[in-house]
Amino acid sequence: MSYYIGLMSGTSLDGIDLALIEQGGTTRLAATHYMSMPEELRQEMLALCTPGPNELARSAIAEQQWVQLTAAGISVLLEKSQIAPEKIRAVGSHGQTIRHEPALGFTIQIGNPALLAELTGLTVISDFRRRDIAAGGQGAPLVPAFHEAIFASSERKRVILNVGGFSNLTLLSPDSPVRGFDCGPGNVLLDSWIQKHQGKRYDDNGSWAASGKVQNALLQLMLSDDFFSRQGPKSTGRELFNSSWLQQKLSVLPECQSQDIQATLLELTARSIVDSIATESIDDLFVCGGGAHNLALIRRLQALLPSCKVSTTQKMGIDPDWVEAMAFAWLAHCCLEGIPANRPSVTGARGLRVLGAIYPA
Ligand SMILES: Nc1ncnc2c1ncn2[C@@H]1O[C@H](COP(=O)(O)OP(=O)(O)OP(=O)(O)O)[C@@H](O)[C@H]1O
Ligand SMILES: CC(=O)N[C@H]1[C@@H]2OC[C@@H](O2)[C@@H](O)[C@@H]1O[C@H](C)C(=O)O
Repeated sequence: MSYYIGLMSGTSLDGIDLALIEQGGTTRLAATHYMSMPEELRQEMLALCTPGPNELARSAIAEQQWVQLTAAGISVLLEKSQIAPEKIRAVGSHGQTIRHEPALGFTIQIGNPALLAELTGLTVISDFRRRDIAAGGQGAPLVPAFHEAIFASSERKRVILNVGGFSNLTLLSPDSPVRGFDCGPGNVLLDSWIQKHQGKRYDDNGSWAASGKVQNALLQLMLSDDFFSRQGPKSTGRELFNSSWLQQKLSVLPECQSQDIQATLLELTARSIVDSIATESIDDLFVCGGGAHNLALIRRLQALLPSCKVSTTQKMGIDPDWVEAMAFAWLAHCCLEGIPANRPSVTGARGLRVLGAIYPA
């Protein structure tokens, strides 16, 4: 039995998820810890997602702050778990994505793994995405291999849907290779719109969206973006779906109420997911990520997919809030064991590759 820690600092920039797993023949979640991102660091990470002055030095400073925070979080996690640090085989650290441009051959996750190894005395694995991009892939999504390992069924066709800042799904069919891709903006536009109009970080339960009316012209205009009609492999990020993208769509239509725009953004999230699997007959859809708490979204997904059972990964015994962090702990295990963890059928890479760079304790 080995123990690994997974760290996920996702694109919604809400905070850092830490999960400790026990890895034997199966994967078990042993302890968790969540740290919200301090506002100043969050603003700087957000600013670093777009070109700006002195960004090389600024990202090097920001990543050190991120590591200080994360190292403190690992101490708390270990304390909560009552597992001795010597028992931890490695930490899988995703880092913070500040750019994702696979078409230009790069993706950037910051998070100074050398400093994290130094501060924690633990082996750290990071840089999970670049080898896949080097092999011609998208470098994302990477969680499908983990979803396959823990959620696949020999009888049922399942979709595992992660709704974080962006949404991505994994298609698990009993008789064909795993598929997966990013579907579009998960919460990122919903979060920025409610922040702008109500000063809230997110739309709790999707209730503000549920109070508005979907604007069909706006929905169709948004859905006409090329990204949605493209088949996978595909991945996306703030480079495409950001406030300017939304403003550009809004500028060509008559003004409407802000809650109606929130309702339309929620519908965009739901439709971008459902349209991408319209030709599949899915038995079950299991949601994970923060979007699993958005009741209005879950209801819409169920309404749009009447013949499929929509629930969260909790139904299969895995708390939806911890699936991604568990995946990065598992990816660290794969790296140390020399197990290839990209899936060419998902990312489009030329072949299977072992992912990650090792910073020994
Ligand atoms: N109670 C809730 N109601 C509605 N939405 C919620 C709720 N709780 C969390 N969320 C949404 O989930 C988001 C965070 O999700 P998550 O932590 O999965 O994102 P992430 O890991 O940053 O993203 P990614 O998967 O893109 O890397 C929040 O920004 C918010 O929009
Ligand atoms: C470049 C990057 O950080 N992509 C994230 C993001 O968040 C959701 C979606 O976009 C997914 O492609 C990916 O994260 C998950 C963990 C993945 O790689 O599977």
